[in-house]
Amino acid sequence: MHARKPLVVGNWKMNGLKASASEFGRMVEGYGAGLRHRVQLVVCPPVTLLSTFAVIALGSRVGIGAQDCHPGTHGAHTGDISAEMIADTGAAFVIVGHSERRIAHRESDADARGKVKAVHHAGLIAILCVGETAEERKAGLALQVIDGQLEGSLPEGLTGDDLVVAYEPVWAIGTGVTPSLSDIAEMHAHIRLRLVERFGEEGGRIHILYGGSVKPSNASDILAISDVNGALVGGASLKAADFLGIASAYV
Ligand SMILES: O=C(CO)COP(=O)(O)O
Repeated sequence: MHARKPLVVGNWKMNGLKASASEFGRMVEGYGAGLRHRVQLVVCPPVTLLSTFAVIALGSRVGIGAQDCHPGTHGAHTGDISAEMIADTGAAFVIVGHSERRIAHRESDADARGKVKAVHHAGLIAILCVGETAEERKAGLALQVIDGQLEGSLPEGLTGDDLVVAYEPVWAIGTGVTPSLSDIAEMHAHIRLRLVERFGEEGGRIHILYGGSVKPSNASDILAISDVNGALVGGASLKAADFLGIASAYV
């Protein structure tokens, strides 16, 4: 059994301006005692809004996270942001290895590993994304691909307490298509097995989130699957009503 509260994380991707603070404010307001007791909410806005959102979230227990970071601590890396800088804004989480970075920016497992390490050193929690493409699933390689990504992206010295894993099949992201409930269950059970092999008892407590076209209408079915300990939500996390609607699957 999973002892910790489930985790519902919103990934705003490249969306949101200062005016979006009011929508985030509505999420914070809607995170009342009923929800707070049952589920941990986290929102990952673009870096430009991290500090603003961290201030709005103060005292609410809504967590804040970033969507990526550089593996280094500082230096001549124009345009990049370190994990320490993210921590400095008040954020507690960093998404690492999202497929939109793995594919569009050609990031490898080794890149993800360096970033997870940096996040760990900055005292933050990494949300490591893994997921197969449609071709890989069709070829029957989904479990194998996820094994490779997990093995390649987890640095030495990491403890299970500093890690969240998000299973996001690439073909389910932004498409409205989701895997069958049994395929999600199979993959999450498989990831759980690998995490227990790697981290022992701690591996049994690591949150494994499902991501890819999660909406209020499918959230209760997906979030009821064993070893699905929450969701990583893209499009539907931009509107307070939808995001809170997904989290309400736990009420
Ligand atoms: O990539 C995702 C979250 O990181 C999922 O995006 P959608 O919820 O828009 O499919």
